Amino acid sequence: MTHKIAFLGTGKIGEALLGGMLRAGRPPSDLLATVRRAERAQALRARHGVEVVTNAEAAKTANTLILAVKPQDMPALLEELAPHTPADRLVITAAAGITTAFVESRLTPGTPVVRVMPNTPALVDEAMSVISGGTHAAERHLALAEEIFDSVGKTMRLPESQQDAATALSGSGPAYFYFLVEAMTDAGILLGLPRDKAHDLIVQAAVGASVMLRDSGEHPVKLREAVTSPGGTTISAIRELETHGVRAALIAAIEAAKRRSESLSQP
Ligand SMILES: NC(=O)C1=CN([C@@H]2O[C@H](COP(=O)(O)OP(=O)(O)OC[C@H]3O[C@@H](n4cnc5c(N)ncnc54)[C@H](O)[C@@H]3O)[C@@H](O)[C@H]2O)C=CC1
Ligand SMILES: O=C(O)[C@@H]1CCC=N1
Repeated sequence: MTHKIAFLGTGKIGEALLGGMLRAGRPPSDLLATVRRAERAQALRARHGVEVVTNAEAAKTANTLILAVKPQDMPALLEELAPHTPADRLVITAAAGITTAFVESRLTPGTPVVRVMPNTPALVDEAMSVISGGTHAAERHLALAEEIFDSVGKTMRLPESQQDAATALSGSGPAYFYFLVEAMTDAGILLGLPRDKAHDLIVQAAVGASVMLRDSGEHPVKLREAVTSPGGTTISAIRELETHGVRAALIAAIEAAKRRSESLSQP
């Protein structure tokens, strides 16, 4: 029997995940999407060939429901879903800060809920999806969530107590790298390089550094030391980064993201 997966709230992350699942070989007929606006429904049908239905139809038809609305829209969505969602559905919530307890308390008692924090590199099959089970999530539910999210990159299981930290580091993580690239491009402009050349230089430095971080097995400090020649250019830059508190700023920024994630389940 086919296992149908529905995306409830198919915005940026929902569409990134849906596209990845299609690339991984799931037929469009196994996927359903829900949206708020008719133009969005039309665009999803045209781009991916998936059926767009109402939230109630998705809950009645699909075996797994992936909730991908904004945290602020989650209470209204759960209220709408509750009367139509039998307790044998696997409910996966991908919203920042929304706990499995928050979802469980609004659905039929006993419903298995899994919390997953993916990130947008799902668009290029390089996501990291952090997975935690709720009260009624058995090993088979976690394995199913892993199988679904493996199709868009890597997965990692963590206890739910660490999900807000994972959201701050990994869910939001790509944004920090884009921010760094923006700032470095500005530096290139200041130094007189054309914007497109500066961009290409930085992106290739980022790709090269990422592959070395992933594949060399070396500690980041070792990799940085190998770039930092005595009396050279890199150490002049590092001194400025330390003087301007960039390390402390990153730690404070990520701590703020975690606090924001924690606050999103509060009424
Ligand atoms: N953008 C990202 O990098 C990541 C986002 N998330 C989480 O995913 C969720 C969605 O984020 P985005 O995709 O960035 O936002 P988005 O605004 O692009 O997508 C949300 C979509 O849900 C739709 N929607 C809202 N209420 C609905 C309802 N009742 N029925 C049907 N559709 C409804 C909206 O029209 C919108 O298209 C958030 O909870 C966020 O925390 C998680 C990981 C990464
Ligand atoms: O900024 C946000 O709230 C979402 C969750 C993680 C990435 N984007």
